[in-house]
Amino acid sequence: MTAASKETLGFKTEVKQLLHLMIHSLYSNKEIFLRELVSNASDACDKLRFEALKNDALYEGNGDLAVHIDFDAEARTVTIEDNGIGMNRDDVVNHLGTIAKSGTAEFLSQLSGDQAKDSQLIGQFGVGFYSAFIVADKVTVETRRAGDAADSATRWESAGEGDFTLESIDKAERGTRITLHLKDGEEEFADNFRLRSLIKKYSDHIAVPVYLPQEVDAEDDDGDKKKVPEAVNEAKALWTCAKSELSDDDYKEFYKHVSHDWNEPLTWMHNRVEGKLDYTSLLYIPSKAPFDMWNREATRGLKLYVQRVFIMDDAEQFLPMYLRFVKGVLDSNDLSLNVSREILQQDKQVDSMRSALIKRVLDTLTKMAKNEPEQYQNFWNEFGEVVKEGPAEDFANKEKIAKLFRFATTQSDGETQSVALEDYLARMREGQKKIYYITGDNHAAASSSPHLEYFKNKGIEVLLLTDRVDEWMVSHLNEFDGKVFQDVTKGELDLDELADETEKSQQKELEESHKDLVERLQKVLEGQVKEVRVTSRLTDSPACLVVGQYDMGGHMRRLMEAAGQQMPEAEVSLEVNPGHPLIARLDQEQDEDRFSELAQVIHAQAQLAEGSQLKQPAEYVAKLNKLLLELMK
Ligand SMILES: Nc1ncnc2c1ncn2[C@@H]1O[C@H](COP(=O)(O)OP(=O)(O)OP(=O)(O)O)[C@@H](O)[C@H]1O
Repeated sequence: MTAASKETLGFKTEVKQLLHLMIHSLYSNKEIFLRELVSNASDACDKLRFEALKNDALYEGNGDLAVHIDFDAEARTVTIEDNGIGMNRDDVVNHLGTIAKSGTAEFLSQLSGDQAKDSQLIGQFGVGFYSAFIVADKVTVETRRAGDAADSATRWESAGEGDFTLESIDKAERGTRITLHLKDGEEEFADNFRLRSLIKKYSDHIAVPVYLPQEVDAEDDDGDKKKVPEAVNEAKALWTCAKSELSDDDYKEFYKHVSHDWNEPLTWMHNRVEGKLDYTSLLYIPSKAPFDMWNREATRGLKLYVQRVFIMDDAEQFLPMYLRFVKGVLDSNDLSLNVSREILQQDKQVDSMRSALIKRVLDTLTKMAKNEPEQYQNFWNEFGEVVKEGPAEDFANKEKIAKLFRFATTQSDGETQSVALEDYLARMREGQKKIYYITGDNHAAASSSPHLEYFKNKGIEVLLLTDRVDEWMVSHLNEFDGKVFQDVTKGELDLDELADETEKSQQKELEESHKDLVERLQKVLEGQVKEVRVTSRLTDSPACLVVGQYDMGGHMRRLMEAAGQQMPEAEVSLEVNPGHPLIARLDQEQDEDRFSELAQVIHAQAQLAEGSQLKQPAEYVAKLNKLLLELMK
């Protein structure tokens, strides 16, 4: 090998940042490097087995796939070697010099410098190969892609700082050998007992055997104790084992292997189905939302196996978008080994499996909500916003999904979304036929809206909807248990349903006695509001804005505008509260200029209370200041 074939390349900036972080924040969990590297080795064996379905020659005469771990206490090294798919030079540069995940920059920008918080975030990001640098100050990767010539292998070497070197080498066996040159103080890992217990702990149920050399009662050629490789793990894919053989810890470790998540799963579902369809599924619900849950390009889906042969990662067709946080494995005996993503999209059996998996997840969540409300609350806090996409995407399960929803309401405690629609129905006032809600940019804005005054007085509960998806969700859900959803800021207040006879006649009287005021206001606010009305929906506020029953609410409008959508002018009405001293005072104002100024201020305040921005805030401030000065005279 000539020296010229060795080149030095720089890591991409995000790799440098990630490495630095990983080394500093994951130090107290350093042993996980072994799980990550063995996980990658096992994935590499899975990939080879898959490619060899079409090209048996890739086995190069050896189809016994395995991972071998070895160590040298004197040299302070640990090696992890697999005979899986291996990498060519381009693969090495692409996989071990960059981070290909979408949203990486966004992830890095969320990091705070606080080690505990950051290690949690890195856990959600997935640690992977670079975790080797937590314990090693130099890592050597020697690898040859299956099917490539022995002299076209690659050696990658790096101290985990700014750069890495690449050189061409000869490697007789296909696959990847990773040598960790342990840092000072990390010698504990170059030890048979330590490695053995880590493999048992982290990699017992991956499908390939993991070997460690074991001394036997014989001598080798040099007269030293002879060592032979001994399989340390069960090497039986976890989902193929009977539930009774598995402990919770087994399931939890396997979750970390399939998901690359650092946290424990919230719960799991392991089912073997035999009948019209024949498959095994092992689905996990994570306890923490991944960093890229809102990234449209983020990978999602299950690991798909056919008759225990790995076929693909991220098979998306088995679960809908609103359950995109579910992780796990699906092993089908019906699908063909040649199945591709395109075929999956049109396959009837896939549709049936998908329906069954959705049902399983929804049933599990329903049970959790009933039997373990605290755990369910944790789930909802993490994933509720995603589940709210359900009614739009999965009409058939609309009712079931809606039962899982939790909301903050005018009667619940703080911002936590904890009230189920069934609880709401149980608390409905006699004669109440609708489910009332209000949308807002945040909890404080929604819960202090003037529109709620009437409902608070009447003791009618109102849902406080502040997630971006809410208005869209409600428009698809439409009703629950026969009760329609009604936005309290839309349309005229439906007194027929809520008020008694006295209130109704009072409202009529108010309208009669304030005809004049309404006309004057209408004139002054011409072009700014569609209509002015007197209302009994307010008690503490002088006025509020109301949009038409079928028009878009202010919250949704702001979201659309923020997303760059051109929105037509909204048609809003102003409702005034004649019982409020300001409105009473306004009614008596004889000076038309002053009347107009006061009316403009009241209109602007109604806009502010609703969470809107004023078109001419400076004009409002000037008018308000003028009034204040007059007060101080
Ligand atoms: N032993 C190996 N054999 C072949 N390819 C490997 C091996 N180890 C890593 N790779 C390649 O390097 C890529 C990056 O590995 P890394 O562990 O950083 O991320 P990952 O496994 O894709 O995802 P995660 O961050 O979730 O672990 C892998 O996707 C794979 O293509």
